[in-house]
Amino acid sequence: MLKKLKQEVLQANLDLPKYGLVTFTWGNVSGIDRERGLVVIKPSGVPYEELQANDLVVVDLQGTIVEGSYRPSSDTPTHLALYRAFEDIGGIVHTHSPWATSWAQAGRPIPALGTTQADYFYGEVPCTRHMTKDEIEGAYELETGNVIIETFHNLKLNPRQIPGVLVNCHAPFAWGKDAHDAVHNAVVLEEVAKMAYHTYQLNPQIAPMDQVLLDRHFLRKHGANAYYGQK
Ligand SMILES: O=C(CO)[C@@H](O)[C@@H](O)COP(=O)(O)O
Repeated sequence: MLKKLKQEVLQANLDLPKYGLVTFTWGNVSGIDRERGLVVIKPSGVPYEELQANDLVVVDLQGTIVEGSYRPSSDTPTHLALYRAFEDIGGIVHTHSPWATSWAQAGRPIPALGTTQADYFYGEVPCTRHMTKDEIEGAYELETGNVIIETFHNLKLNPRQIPGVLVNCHAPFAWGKDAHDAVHNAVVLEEVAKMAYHTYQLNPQIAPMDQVLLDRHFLRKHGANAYYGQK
């Protein structure tokens, strides 16, 4: 079942070590078949070097295992909460990539400082609030998803325009139209986190980029009048 999606999700997971986004098993990728309401996700704790398509776990949007002999990623409830709330996304990535994780641990959103970020994120990369003791002691991974959703709701952010987030004291999540696109955005997030850190080192007083430049760069790649790349 879901042979093509499993192949895509396998490749996306294998791309994490290839792009230097994961150490050991500190990350996972999933993809969704919206028509069937089924999600394919990495099994928990299985090393990337050993990972095969048949090891991937298929769950429904409530988390019931539909196929697979392994336990799904421990972050599955976070992925499912995001798929339920953000209806346009088709793939999700979680990593502990060091630059983005540094901003998450510092509890700092990444302001849009230049066009690298503006090409993919229509503004700053948000950081969630601290989770409460009850949230951490309760359904922690589900609450992690809920705090991401709350952040997007409170800041009135569109997940299609801001394809990632920093979870406070934890690490980044990124998403996209499919698993491959989500990995692409996770790579961009790691790069802009690194660039922003160095930019502040060089000029601690730097202000976010001008809105007109942010508009120009985001909209030339996304939306109705996009013209970047080939048709
Ligand atoms: O965030 C964490 C640990 O802090 C987990 O995402 C990471 O170790 C990956 O867990 P899984 O192997 O997907 O269960």
